[in-house]
Amino acid sequence: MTKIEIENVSMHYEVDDRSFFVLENINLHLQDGEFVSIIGPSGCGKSTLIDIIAGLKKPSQGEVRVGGKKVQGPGPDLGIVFQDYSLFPWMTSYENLYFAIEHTNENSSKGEMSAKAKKYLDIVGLSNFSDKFPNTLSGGMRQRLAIARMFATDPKIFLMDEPFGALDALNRIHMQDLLLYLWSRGHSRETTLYVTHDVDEAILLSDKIVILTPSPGKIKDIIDVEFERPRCRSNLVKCAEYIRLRSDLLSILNEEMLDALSEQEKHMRDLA
Ligand SMILES: Nc1ncnc2c1ncn2[C@@H]1O[C@H](COP(=O)(O)OP(=O)(O)OP(=O)(O)O)[C@@H](O)[C@H]1O
Repeated sequence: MTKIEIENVSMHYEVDDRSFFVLENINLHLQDGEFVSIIGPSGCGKSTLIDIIAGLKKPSQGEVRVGGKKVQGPGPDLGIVFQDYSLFPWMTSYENLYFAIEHTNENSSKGEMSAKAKKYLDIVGLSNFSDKFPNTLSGGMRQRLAIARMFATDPKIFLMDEPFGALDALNRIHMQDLLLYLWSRGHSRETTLYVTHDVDEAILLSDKIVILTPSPGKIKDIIDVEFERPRCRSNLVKCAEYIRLRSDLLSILNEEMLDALSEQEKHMRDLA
């Protein structure tokens, strides 16, 4: 079943009386349970696309449907994790989780919601930090809390915008493993759209990788990642197919980067 349908989506902004396109004619279908990463040069519209799917921005043209219904605004079916965690600073870890659960599990009792919040704190290793406020947690802990919140609210779709972009390499590996564990542990894997700059992360996590061109962002290529799950990072990186795929992706992205730089130079010359 198709879970997310992005149909002819374009987005432009008006800046200084001039209109510039950020996304142009994006067509993409995500099947139920598919994990799809979006990768592309900085400024190619990846976050804008996530915002449009989440109903936080309205596209200039086209539409997005989730589960067959046109997205008209933010809704409880979507779980979102951003790079900046988006936790409530005035709530403790436990309260951040409880609040999110309370607003998405209307039929649960207080006891059930509390048990769920504690269960997810435990899964992400934050039980001992349940009464701590986000500003007293490390970046990795805050991101674990944000991930726990997303899973605890049982959304039908996961949207993740560079969730581990600010983490150091070790924390990043730990978070990728935690994400894969949580994502694949349930009987149904949720449909996920994931923005990243990291080719290795995209290959490890995804069923498909969508490459966007520099501004305006258009789909340049969609690459299937057919490694069996569960994937073992250390075996994967030794495999010839992984090395070939990684090298292909890096050369496509390198081309994209050079195109983006020459566009920027042209723009600077036009302004001069
Ligand atoms: N509200 C806005 N008004 C005008 N321009 C905007 C607005 N929001 C975003 N942009 C522009 O749209 C373009 C795409 O931004 P977006 O954040 O979607 O890119 P991105 O691919 O996610 O970038 P990065 O990889 O650096 O996070 C950028 O040039 C940005 O400056």
